[in-house]
Parts: sequence; C-alpha cells; structure tokens
Amino acid sequence: MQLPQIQHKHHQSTISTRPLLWLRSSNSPPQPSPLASRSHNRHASPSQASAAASQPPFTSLPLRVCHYSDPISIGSSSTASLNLNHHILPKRTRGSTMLLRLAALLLLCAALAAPEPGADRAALFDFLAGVGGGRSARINWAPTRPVCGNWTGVTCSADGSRVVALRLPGLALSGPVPRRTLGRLTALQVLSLRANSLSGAFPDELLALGALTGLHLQLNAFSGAVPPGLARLRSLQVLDLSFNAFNGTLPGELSNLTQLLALNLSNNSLSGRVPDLGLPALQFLNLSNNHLDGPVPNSFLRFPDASFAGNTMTRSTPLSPALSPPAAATPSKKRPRLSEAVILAIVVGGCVLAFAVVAVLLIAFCNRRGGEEGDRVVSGKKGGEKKGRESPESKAVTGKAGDGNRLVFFEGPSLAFDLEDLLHASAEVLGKGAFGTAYRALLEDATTVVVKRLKEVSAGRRDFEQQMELIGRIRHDNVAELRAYYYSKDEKLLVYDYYSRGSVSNMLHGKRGLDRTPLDWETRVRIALGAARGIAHIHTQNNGKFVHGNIKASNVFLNNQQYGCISDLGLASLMNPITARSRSLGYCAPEITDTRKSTQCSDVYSFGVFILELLTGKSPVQITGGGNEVVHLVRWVQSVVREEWTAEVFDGELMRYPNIEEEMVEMLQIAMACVSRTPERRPKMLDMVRMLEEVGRNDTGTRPSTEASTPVGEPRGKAESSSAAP
Ligand SMILES: Nc1ncnc2c1ncn2[C@@H]1O[C@H](COP(=O)(O)OP(=O)(O)OP(=O)(O)O)[C@@H](O)[C@H]1O
Repeated sequence: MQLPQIQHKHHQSTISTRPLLWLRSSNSPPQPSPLASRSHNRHASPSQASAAASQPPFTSLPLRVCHYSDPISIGSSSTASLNLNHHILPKRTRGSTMLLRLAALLLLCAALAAPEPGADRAALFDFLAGVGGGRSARINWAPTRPVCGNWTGVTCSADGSRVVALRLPGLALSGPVPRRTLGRLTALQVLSLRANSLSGAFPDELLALGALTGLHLQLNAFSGAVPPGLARLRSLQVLDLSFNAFNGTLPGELSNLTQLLALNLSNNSLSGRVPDLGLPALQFLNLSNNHLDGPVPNSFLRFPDASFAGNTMTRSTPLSPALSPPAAATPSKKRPRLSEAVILAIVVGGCVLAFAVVAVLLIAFCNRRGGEEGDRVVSGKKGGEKKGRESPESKAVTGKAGDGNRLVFFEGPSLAFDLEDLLHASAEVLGKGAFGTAYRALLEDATTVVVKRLKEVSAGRRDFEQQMELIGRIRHDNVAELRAYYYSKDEKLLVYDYYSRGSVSNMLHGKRGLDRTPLDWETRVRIALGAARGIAHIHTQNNGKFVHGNIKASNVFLNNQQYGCISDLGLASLMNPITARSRSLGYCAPEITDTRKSTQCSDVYSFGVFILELLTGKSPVQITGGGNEVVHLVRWVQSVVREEWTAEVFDGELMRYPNIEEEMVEMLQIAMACVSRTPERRPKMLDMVRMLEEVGRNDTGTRPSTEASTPVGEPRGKAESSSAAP
C-alpha cells in the first residue's frame, strides 16, 4: 500500500512514513510489503520465516511509525522564547519580549501551582535522562509545563496526583530501561514502549507495577527469559512482548494471570514445551514464530492453528497446511514456489486485508498527529475544529488540512478510546461479509471494538458522510451504535462495539458441540422482538424514509438485556448493489432487482426470512443434492405449510420446550405475512413489534422459564419507550 507523506500542520515538519506491518512475522517494522516480510524475521529460522507469512490471529498494530524530520516541540519553542536576546532585537520588539518573558514566568508559576504527580514527574525525568536516544524533541516533557495533559504520552489519574499511563511508541528509545525509574510509577496501568530499540533483559522493576493492565513492549530488542515474576501482575489484561529476542521456556507461573485477555509472544526465540496455562479469560493468543515444540496444551486447543504457526508444535487435529510450520525448515521452503503457496494461504485466510485496515488506521493516525497539538479524538468535545456541516453528536475530528480525510467519532456512553488506542490494538479477522471485512480489535485498555473495512463503496464522499451522520445519530437499545467512521478515497472504515456472543447466525448455525450456544424459545422471541423494535425505530429516521437494506441473521446481535439488536444499517445504499445482493441471498425481497433499491417493504421481507430462520433453525438458502439443488427457505416453508405439515417446519431443538406450539405458530403466521410476494401486503415494522409483543403476552405461565426472566412482552425501559415512539 502506498503510504502518503504527511505534513505536520503546525511545525511544517515532514513526517516520513514507514510502511507498517500487521499480522506479519517480520523482524522490524519498516518492511515494504506484508508479502515480503518473511525474509526479514530477525529471530526466526528459515522455517519461521516461511511460517511468518501465516496469519496469527492476534497482533499489534504499531506498525508504521511517523518521523518528524524537523521536530520542534511546544516545550522547546517556549524555551526558545525565553532565550531571546533583547539586545539584538529592534526596540519595538523589546516590549513583546518582556511580555513573552512574563508569560513564561506565569506559565512556570501555574505549572508549579497545579496539582502535580511530583514523584512520578521525577521518575519520568530520570527515565528520559537514562534511556538511550530518549532526547528526541518529540518527547515534549518541558519542565516548565505541568505533566498532566501536557507531557507527550503521559496520562494522569483524574485528580492529577499520579501517572496512570505512559505511551512512548516509535520514539527511537534505545538501550536498557534505566534502573529505578519506571518502577517508581506505582500507579501505572498502561505502559507502552513498543516499536523502539530498547534492549537488555526484561526490566525487572516493571514486575512491581501491580496496577498494570496493559504492558506493550513489542518490537524492541529485549532478550533473555520471560520472567516468571510476570505472574505478580495480577491485573494484567494485555501482555505483548512480540518481536523481541526473548528466549528460554514459557514460565508456567503465567497461569496466575487470570485476567489476561491477550497474550502475544510471537517472533521471539522461546523454546521447549508450552505449559498448560489455563488462562480462562484469554481471547487472543499468538505464540507463532518461536522454537516451541510438544503438544498444544489443552487449554489452548480453542485457539486457531495460526496461534502456533512457525513452531513445531502438534495438536490432536492436524495443523492446516497453510499454517503448519514446517517443512519450511527444509531448503525447499525457501523456494519461491513455496512462498507463493504460503502467500496464497494468507490470501485465502483473508487476513492480509487486516494489513490494509491498519495501514489506513495509521494514515488516519498520522493525519491526527498533523492536527492540533494534543488533539484527543474522543476525549472531549472540541469546539470549532470541524468545518462545514457538523453533526451535533460528532465529538471531534482529525484530518489533514486540504484533503478532508478524517476520522469522526460519535458520542457514546462508554466511549473511552481514541484513534491512537485503536492503532495500538491487537486484532483478528472476524469475517468477511457483503460489505467488507470485519476485524475485532483489542485496545490497550482492554476495550474491544469491531472495525469494519468497507469495500466497493459506490457512494461519493458527500453521500457517504451524510449517511454516516444519519446513522451515527441513531440511538436505540436495539440498534448497534456506529462509534466512528473514516472516509478517504481508498479506505472507508466503520467502528462498532463488539458483541461477544457473536451474531444470531453464529448462534443458530455455528458449530455444534460444546461451543454451541443453545437458543431456547424465549431467547428467540426476545431476539425477534428486539430486532423488530430496532428496525421499526430505524424506519422512523430521516423523516420516515430510512431503510436498513441488509437485514440478516449475521447482522443481529444480543444486547445487554439479551434482546435482538440490529447492526449494519444503512450501508446497502452506499454499496455496489449487485455485490451486496449476491451476498444476501435468500433475504432479498423478490421485487428488488439490480436496478431497484431496497425499501422499507423489502426490509420487512428480509425480517420475515430472519424470523423463519429463528423458527426453523435453517439458513435462508441451502444447497442440497450434492450441490445441485438450491432450497429457498421461504419457498420450502410455504410448501410445507400449504401441505398442512406445519409442525414439520420448526427447529428440532425447539421441540424439547413444552407449551410453545401456539406461540411458534403465531410467529410463523407473522413471518409468512412478511414474506408475501406483494410488498403492499406486508405489515409495517411497527405492526410487527405489536404482533411480536402479543406473542409474549400469550404466555399463560406454562412455558418453561429461562435464565433471562424479563417477560417477552413487557415494556423494558428505553427499548420499550423507543419502540412506542414511532
Ligand atoms: N459488532 C460486532 N460484534 C461481533 N461480531 C461482529 C460484529 N460485526 C460483525 N461481526 C461478525 O463478523 C463477521 C463479519 O461481519 P460482516 O458484517 O463483515 O459480514 P456479514 O454480516 O456476514 O455480511 P454483511 O457484510 O452483509 O453485513 C460476521 O460473522 C459478523 O456476525
């Protein structure tokens, strides 16, 4: 991907961009292409280098670093003004010089008067003084300015008394971490020194930082053992030591890290067997490209092959050829032909796309860096920074002057991340849909978001932004909120909350066995009712003209109250209609053709198909007869019902629940009305809400109770009031 040169808006300094690496196994950040990165793995054996082309499911995004070729920090500029020599200035400037001095003095006084994390300030200074290469003017730690809110990469507690986060990525820091410096930051929760050139053993003093939740030391040159003492960091949620030169075995003591959500030790020189660490909370694991051997421990069997690629580990089910280590150890692995095979595997895995997402995110990040100094994208409202049309809900905007590319965040109740956090996130591919690829990204503060990279957007910038503003304003319990969007010529990104239980499609058709989430009747009714409320609300937007356009089970999730919650609204109108339609097979109303766009009536049809899916447990389109026969759910249900075999249509899994037949039949009738061929005969979504609420009200108390006790038809706070509003 061609990365642009970006001008720093204020200092006129050129930021040269280094190509990023993401989900890659490479030895150092500046690699021109993900496909070429195999040959640059400085710690990996040839086998690892080959396997490095595989796609570990977890990695960091810190992969492009911006360098200011002519950096001038605010601190240094204010110091410069103090040093002005009035003797060489013309008389008329002497007055202003005095003013400047006075201002600087006031600034100093203000700095001294403000509540300061005094001890932490001293520790930070000692760190900077002791670390190699740490005198970069990009580290704007001016003694005259208060630490909190001013010092580069430093975040303080709410009362300003302690430093709680230190993020100094890509600042060319080198050498060992100086002793008795960072260990004094005892309130530190997040430490990120990623993408520097720090070396030496793991800094032991970090092991005393009991409040740490995120430790990001990836992309450095640390060596020696992974210390067992890490187990003392009981609050740790994210540990990323990837792309270093750690060796030795993996300490079993890590099993004490019961809060750990993400563990990335990839691209080191770890060896031996992997102990069975348990780690029940772990969601991301990457041990790829080490020298590990032995079986994949039981507790890690739930992670994909890519987590272990580039080792010689074995698991009960064979590693997929694309990811298995290797044979790559043999010279033949170095041959171009094999490399192509590996590359193909990457493409098949779809993970290469993740690379591009991060590229764009990084571009956006650099754009942000080019914006106002200290411009925190979501940390608060900033008046006047967004020119032109502005949604009242938009919180802040970053961008490069002139091209209009920008990242826009919307207000949200739990918005606690900014773009920088997003860029530092570990990520994995969730899936590929009609509109692009979705990634799950774990931020440094352990927040998980979903980043959706759209493809084949046919709408122009203006239409796109208008639609985003519409979508971003929608707030409803049963509608997945759009948190942020990014638009540039080449990339369009959307940021959503992550729904940990996955989509209703996963719940209905996901793999059978232990991992399967059984969907009881009550849950299905709540899903249908919630989704109906959400869609009904959507239909009231834009003066009652808003269309969802892509209603299907993979776009319905469970909200906190276990009701359906609809996502991906309003995207269909921005896309190439033919591509979108081909992926929504089975949900598409018959009247929608290549030239006719989705309507609210066609939304109702799609919703009807979704209800049939909930009732039957079957996909909207099934291929049978050895791939020769296509069975459409709607037609199948219609034919069965016509033959009066109604009971035959229901999901076998529902048969275990007594006394629900009547409700199932009612719901079937509602669904059948929705999938009428004649659009005008379909009910409105608001009618659907009422009808589905009636289904719940018919409960005579004989229905088996489930863990979620809220009666289906009962008003439920915001969702109910919202649904009543339309
Ligand atoms: N916010 C989310 N939380 C959890 N999983 C999600 C989220 N958004 C999408 N997914 C899952 O990621 C996968 C890919 O989603 P995506 O929306 O890209 O494709 P889709 O839903 O299959 O098709 P379409 O692009 O038509 O919506 C799906 O399995 C989807 O359920």
